[in-house]
Amino acid sequence: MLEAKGLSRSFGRLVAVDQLDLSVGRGTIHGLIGPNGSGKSTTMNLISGSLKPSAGQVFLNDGRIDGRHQDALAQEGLIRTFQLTRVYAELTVFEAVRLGALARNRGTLDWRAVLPFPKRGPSADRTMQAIEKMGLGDVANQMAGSLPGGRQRVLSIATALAASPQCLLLDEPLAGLNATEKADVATRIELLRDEGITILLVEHDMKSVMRLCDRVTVINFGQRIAEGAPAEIGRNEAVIKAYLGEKGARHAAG
Ligand SMILES: Nc1ncnc2c1ncn2[C@@H]1O[C@H](COP(=O)(O)OP(=O)(O)OP(=O)(O)O)[C@@H](O)[C@H]1O
Repeated sequence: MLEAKGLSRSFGRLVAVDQLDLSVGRGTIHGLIGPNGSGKSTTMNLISGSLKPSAGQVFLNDGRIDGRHQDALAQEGLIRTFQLTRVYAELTVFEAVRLGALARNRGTLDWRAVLPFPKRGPSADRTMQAIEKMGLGDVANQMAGSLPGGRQRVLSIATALAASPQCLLLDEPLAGLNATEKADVATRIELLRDEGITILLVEHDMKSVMRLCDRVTVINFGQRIAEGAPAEIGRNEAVIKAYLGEKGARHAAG
């Protein structure tokens, strides 16, 4: 479904992503994890079209997509969660989610390009469906900026959902949330998977990664060091070393 082959990106002499192979199966939640600075965000930027690779290829449904603009990728159904923070204050939940639906129709993810809102149309139906699915029906007419942190995160997922993604890239969806909010957002993400949406997830919260992901790829210094089911990854020696350092790994091993 989503595949990277030999994906590389350098910044000057620093190789941030180094010959990375990644294969995300259709309708699965795939975790991309690694220590700080290991190249996760750069990988997401390369896949979502906001950065061009130095080498390698990215495929969506067997078609090559590397180097293509993120608006073009959105049209093909590859969506990265929207960063709407700045506009939230002036929009209701319904309007914020509608941005996703309109963005897909108009072939751009730039919210400025979809304003002012048309009164009716198919995007309004898709908006309501996404709102209901993400459990935001009771706050549809509230100002988006007034929602607590966890629901704002769900709102950004609802906005992406309204754009009818085949494949969704989620960048630390649980960061900064309390335990109850994390559980709520995680449940919503599982719901998307149950709808058949393919999800690539970068997340630091290991407990949630282990609970949510069908498969996990671990990177360190831009290179893949392990890939497998969460349980296998949890006991992989190279992974433990990467996270704890050599000394910590020996200590953990007893
Ligand atoms: N635009 C850039 N210019 C120069 N160096 C960069 C740039 N973006 C990332 N890097 C470097 O590339 C490496 C990988 O960074 P990246 O942000 O992809 O890691 P990460 O795994 O997402 O880190 P974190 O978990 O801390 O968010 C780091 O050494 C970082 O300093």
